[in-house]
Amino acid sequence: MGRSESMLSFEEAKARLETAGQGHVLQFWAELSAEESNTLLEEISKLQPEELLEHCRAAAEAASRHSSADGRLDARMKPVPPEFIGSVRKSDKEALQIWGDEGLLQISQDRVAVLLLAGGQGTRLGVPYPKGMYNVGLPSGKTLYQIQAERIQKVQKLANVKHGSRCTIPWYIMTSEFTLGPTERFFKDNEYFGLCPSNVVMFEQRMIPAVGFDGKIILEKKNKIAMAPDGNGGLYRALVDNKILEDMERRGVEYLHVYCVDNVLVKMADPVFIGFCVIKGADCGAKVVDKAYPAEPVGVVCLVDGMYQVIEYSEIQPETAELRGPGGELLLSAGNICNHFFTRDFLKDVAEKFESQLKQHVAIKKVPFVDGEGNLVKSTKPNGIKMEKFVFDVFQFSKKFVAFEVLREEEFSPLKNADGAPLDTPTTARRSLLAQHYRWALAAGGNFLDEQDKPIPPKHSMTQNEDPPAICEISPLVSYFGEGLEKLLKQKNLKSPFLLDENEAENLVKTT
Ligand SMILES: CC(=O)N[C@H]1[C@@H](OP(=O)(O)O)O[C@H](CO)[C@@H](O)[C@@H]1O
Repeated sequence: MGRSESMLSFEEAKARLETAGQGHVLQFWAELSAEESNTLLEEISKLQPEELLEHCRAAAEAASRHSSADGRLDARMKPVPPEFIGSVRKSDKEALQIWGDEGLLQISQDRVAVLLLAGGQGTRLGVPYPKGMYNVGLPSGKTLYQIQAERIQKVQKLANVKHGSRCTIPWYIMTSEFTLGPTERFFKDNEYFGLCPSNVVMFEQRMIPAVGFDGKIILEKKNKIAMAPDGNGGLYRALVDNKILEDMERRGVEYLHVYCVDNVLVKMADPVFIGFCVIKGADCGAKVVDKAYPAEPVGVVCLVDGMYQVIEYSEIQPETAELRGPGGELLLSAGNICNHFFTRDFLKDVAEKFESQLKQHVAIKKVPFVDGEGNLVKSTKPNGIKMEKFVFDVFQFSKKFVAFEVLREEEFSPLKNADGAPLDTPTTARRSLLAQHYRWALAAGGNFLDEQDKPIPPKHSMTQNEDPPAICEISPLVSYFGEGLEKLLKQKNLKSPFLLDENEAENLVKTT
């Protein structure tokens, strides 16, 4: 919470904490080594006094309000009328082509950047490292970060080939105290996956203290406050703290594709989405998919009192999520896939004028703490409040918002849970990507053979839980959305498992 240049003395820290009713943070001071006390002072120095007071007060109040029905928006939620949703499914080829062309044009002129929200801890997935470093078990062994980096390279290339440019899509990566160090190291160790390091800009979002139901900061060690990132809506403060908007301006970036790290099918800087938003004159946009089932853990894009808003899955009542229209269809079905479009001007407006109005969302969590004797206690029931801002809470400030419906099987398969869970696991992510590449290869005219060179009969439709009959992985460096495969695969026999990387593509060209 906040940045303070210099470290406080013990007396200053004590005074600051006491003013905010948080004197207990220093209760173990006498027992700390010099090093330990320094760490604690450093942490306290980062807390800004007025914000601290307000934060603890708001958290305690939020906790008392949390279980009551006040503040729920369910009764005021209305679906976005279908005519206000752009749609890949319902648009003809020509329209998609026009949008895609516009997107590539903007990319070729260096006006587009991507911004990744990667400050989360991946608690549900249960790994101790940033989610982007996860390898879902593809034949290539690529991690989410590598797949994303290669998609950036490919879409730059598509724009260059079309427009004779040498463009750059800068990659802004918002990390947190948990993820910055390992993410930086991972990129360095992997030579930025072929991207130029100066075009990968990492910055850190703020951390804020977790607070008990009594409004007191929780200590997770004798010398450590339990801190958590301020939610993906911490983006707007982090843009200012780290002068990122200035960096974008210097580079001439006008349009941002903002996304969260865990979707294995994410289309980086998707030209079709960018082009659609630009042509519609939007300052803010969101990709949506048709919700798969009422309790699916995705936010819902809807109207609340005539304003666009996302109601998060954790804040909607099950009865509301289950509402159906006359044909049996889900009424509130525009599922948020955390892929947003913003103009730089809009981000600047939000950062300068609206940030302080963003809603604080309350999460009641189990937070490990030290008791009065200094013993670590792993709470068995929720004991702490974490306050978070959400990236989509700025939609209401938009002058022209657009929603854009995309196909789930082409664009959305998030990695949320560890294997063993029924959905959104490494297995389902891997399956979605391999199924997509299998479909692309079939559409391009490829024939699959098994290990004994026997033809594998093609399967043109598969359910979500079904593995494709042949294994096919196509490097993003070869194809971004299935384009350019016909000249490589038409009437070719492809032995499963088939890995189409750049070398294999060259070989295939030679044998044509
Ligand atoms: C605050 C926020 O952005 N929440 C998003 C985000 O939620 P997670 O809690 O990270 O799974 O990703 C979901 C899509 O994977 C989206 O539906 C939801 O609205």
